[in-house]
Amino acid sequence: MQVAPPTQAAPPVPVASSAVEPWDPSATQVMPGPVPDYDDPADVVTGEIVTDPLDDAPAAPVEVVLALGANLGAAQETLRAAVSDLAGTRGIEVTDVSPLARTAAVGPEQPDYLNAVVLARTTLSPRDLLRATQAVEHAHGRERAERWGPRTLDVDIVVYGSVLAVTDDLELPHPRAHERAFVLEPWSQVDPQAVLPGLGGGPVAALAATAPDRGGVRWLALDWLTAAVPGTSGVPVVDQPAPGYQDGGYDPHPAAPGYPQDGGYDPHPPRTDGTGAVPRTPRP
Ligand SMILES: Nc1ncnc2c1ncn2[C@@H]1O[C@H](COP(=O)(O)OP(=O)(O)OP(=O)(O)O)[C@@H](O)[C@H]1O
Ligand SMILES: Nc1nc2c(c(=O)[nH]1)N=C(CO)CN2
Repeated sequence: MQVAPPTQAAPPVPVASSAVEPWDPSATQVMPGPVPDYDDPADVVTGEIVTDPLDDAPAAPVEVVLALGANLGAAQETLRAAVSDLAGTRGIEVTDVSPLARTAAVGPEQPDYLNAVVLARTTLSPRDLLRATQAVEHAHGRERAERWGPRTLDVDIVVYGSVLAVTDDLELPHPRAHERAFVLEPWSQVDPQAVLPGLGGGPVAALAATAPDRGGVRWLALDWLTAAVPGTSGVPVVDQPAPGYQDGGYDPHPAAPGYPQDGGYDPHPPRTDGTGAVPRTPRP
């Protein structure tokens, strides 16, 4: 193979049109993107960087859904801080935050989780968004040990616009979101009309109602971003039955007394709009 001398400009590489036109993530796409089609392999310069569309910043802000979970340490405080960190990240605008859900752990035996869903708009590429969410995880001491094991903070990208992608490091929508009540239930509470794109997708509220772990959603707290965190170490995530938890059955509006009794907030307010949805959590 001939390698061009350093002074000679590299021959133009044919680029498929989607790599150069402004990317419109609202149009459903299947990744990875097109592979350059070299006419003459002898002209290929080694070391060329080939990107796929998951590295491309969108032409306009894209609506994304992020799922947060924590079950080690001061979980509620961590989730609050994570929402604030995401909102403070350049290229991410947090538009809404779901109620906080206490959920039985799916996977290996471990403490209950606190879960929440963040709706945002981003000008970051999907991979830059992944890097940003991982940076937030790291800032809160996230270590990767056991798969599906306990963690101080997990931030998953549930959807990025309507992009469908399967790559080594990023799958969109998140491949297990469609079967996780701990994602779907808080998401449907903050956006009752939401629809999950892709295979296995559909109306989020309907998916939440049939998800295998739906019985593990113990309660939802509304003003968790603004109310005082009970005690000094955040929400008691471990080893305590949550008030309002009724035999493992899912009831987002249990009649049980509010939690915490002394924290000054009521996680079980009356429904206000007749839809059965819990009113929205104030923005951070
Ligand atoms: N949509 C996505 N959101 C976040 N990470 C993703 C996504 N798709 C693929 N990944 C990859 O998954 C890897 C493992 O992620 P993580 O450690 O959060 O998994 P997990 O939380 O144990 O399991 P799960 O993916 O089932 O939630 C990440 O390093 C990332 O590259
Ligand atoms: N209830 C619940 N279970 C889980 C969660 C989570 O966030 N909530 N995250 C996991 C790994 O992503 C594994 N299991």
